[in-house]
Amino acid sequence: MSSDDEGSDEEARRLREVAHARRAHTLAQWSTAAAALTRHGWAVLDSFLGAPAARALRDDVRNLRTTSAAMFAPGRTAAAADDDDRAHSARVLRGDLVARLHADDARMPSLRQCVRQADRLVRSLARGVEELRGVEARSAPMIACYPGGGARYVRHVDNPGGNRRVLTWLLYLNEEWQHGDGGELRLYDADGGVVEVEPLLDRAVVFLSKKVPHEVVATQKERLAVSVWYEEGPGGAADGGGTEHEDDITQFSFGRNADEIKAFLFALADLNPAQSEGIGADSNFRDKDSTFSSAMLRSW
Ligand SMILES: O=C(O)CCC(=O)C(=O)O
Ligand SMILES: [Fe+2]
Repeated sequence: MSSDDEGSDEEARRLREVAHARRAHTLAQWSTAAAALTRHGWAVLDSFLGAPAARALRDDVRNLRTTSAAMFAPGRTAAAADDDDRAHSARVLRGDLVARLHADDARMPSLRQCVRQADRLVRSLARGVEELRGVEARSAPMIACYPGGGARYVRHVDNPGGNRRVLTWLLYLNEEWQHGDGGELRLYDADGGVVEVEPLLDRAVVFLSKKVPHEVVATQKERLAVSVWYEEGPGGAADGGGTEHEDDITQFSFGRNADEIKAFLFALADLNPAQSEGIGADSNFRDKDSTFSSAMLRSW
């Protein structure tokens, strides 16, 4: 064996250890999140993508804001608005600018990997959380920018009964957030508890869309987030559970050599997602402009 081979074996061994640690951390975090979701209706997951991937996403969002400003429109509330007065009062209720786009949109190369990791999380949660058994679809990702200056979103429920949302997933992209900047997500749980979550870079939040009232506290600084809603089909929860399926994060082998293990790590979005192009493409599932089947949710 040449010393090059030995070096590469050594690197493979080191990377395998990193992959083990990363996977163990992720699995533990997801299992804690499933317990929190069952108990409180919400869960917070820090370091969701890994800081480099979260920063890449943040940079893509900033870029989109500059190059495609016209894609961003005021977020709508049920009270939204055709005339100016009503549009004004709608903006007081909800002050963000939002863009919806396909997860594969070439203008946001980092979005695909991020949404795929959210899909993996939700698939894992769906095995432990009763309310998620009927999840069949995911909305197109939404980029929300609260421009600062006191922009907020008043207390509301994402699915008060008129839509199919089951789980709200959010990822925050604000690196230099400080106490006093505002913009916290305030969650009201079933036992009367109130929790405030700061919108910090790479922090994900999930909550049950039908059950958890929440609001965005007035923000003094620009506040960026990506959100996705996981939705049930017409059959609702009756449709979903019970099928045995593999989970790529528990079943996936790390790989036989350094390159394959690196690919595994990229697939966990722990490194620059631009480098992970093509990894695990079979694990993707479509946005829902989108109808897709629950089989897709279970089969990656
Ligand atoms: O950005 C957040 O923290 C929550 C936004 C929200 O509640 C919504 O878009 O429905
Ligand atoms: Fe909401």
